Amino acid sequence: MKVTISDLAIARGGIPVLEGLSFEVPAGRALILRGPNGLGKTTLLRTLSGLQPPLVGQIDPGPEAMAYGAHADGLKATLTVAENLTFWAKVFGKADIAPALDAFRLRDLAARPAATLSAGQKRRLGLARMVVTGRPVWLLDEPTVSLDTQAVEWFAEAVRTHLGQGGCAMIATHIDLRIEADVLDLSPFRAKPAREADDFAEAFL
Ligand SMILES: Nc1ncnc2c1ncn2[C@@H]1O[C@H](COP(=O)(O)OP(=O)(O)OP(=O)(O)O)[C@@H](O)[C@H]1O
Repeated sequence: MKVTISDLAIARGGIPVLEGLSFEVPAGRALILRGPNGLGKTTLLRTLSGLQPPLVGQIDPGPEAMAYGAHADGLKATLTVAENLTFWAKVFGKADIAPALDAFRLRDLAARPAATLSAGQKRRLGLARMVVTGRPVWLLDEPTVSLDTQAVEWFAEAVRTHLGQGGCAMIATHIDLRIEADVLDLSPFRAKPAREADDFAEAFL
């Protein structure tokens, strides 16, 4: 599935952060989102996932095609690893959690309550959630936080599998994931400060 973003402008906390964004992510491709802290990468992913509306612009397809892996893992602490995945599989209408368990090597941990997992194990479970959604567009925000080198490779392999099935992915990350991907530096799209704000600041110069 192809994603097309046209003339998008987005804000966080009522303040514009990015504007004039247009790009495409074809089926089977990953796009790495780059830019300094605070630029608006998370805000962009939140907007694409439907958690907040854009200021202007078009996003095609809509949120129903998106699976969002945010900073928080979104786990149910008292449910086991398998129960967490089954819960999300039911939410998204999928039945089989086996591919997700295998992709992130979670079989040995399947009966453990999520609350008892280490940070990296929790992150692996959070990412395994993407697999059970069955959704074609993965939106991933700093997905490798807490992952060791081996787990980063398992994650990269899961992304490659997803792309090979015709999905696509947008990934905000500061590290090299060793996934064949296009790279979009969002810095040129930083929203210009409102004129009134400039005038206000200049009054103190
Ligand atoms: N909950 C919030 N309320 C208001 N403003 C926020 C909130 N979260 C973030 N911001 C601001 O919105 C802007 C964009 O933040 P965002 O998290 O999208 O950046 P980012 O590029 O993902 O940064 P990082 O690389 O640090 O994760 C920043 O100026 C940030 O301070």
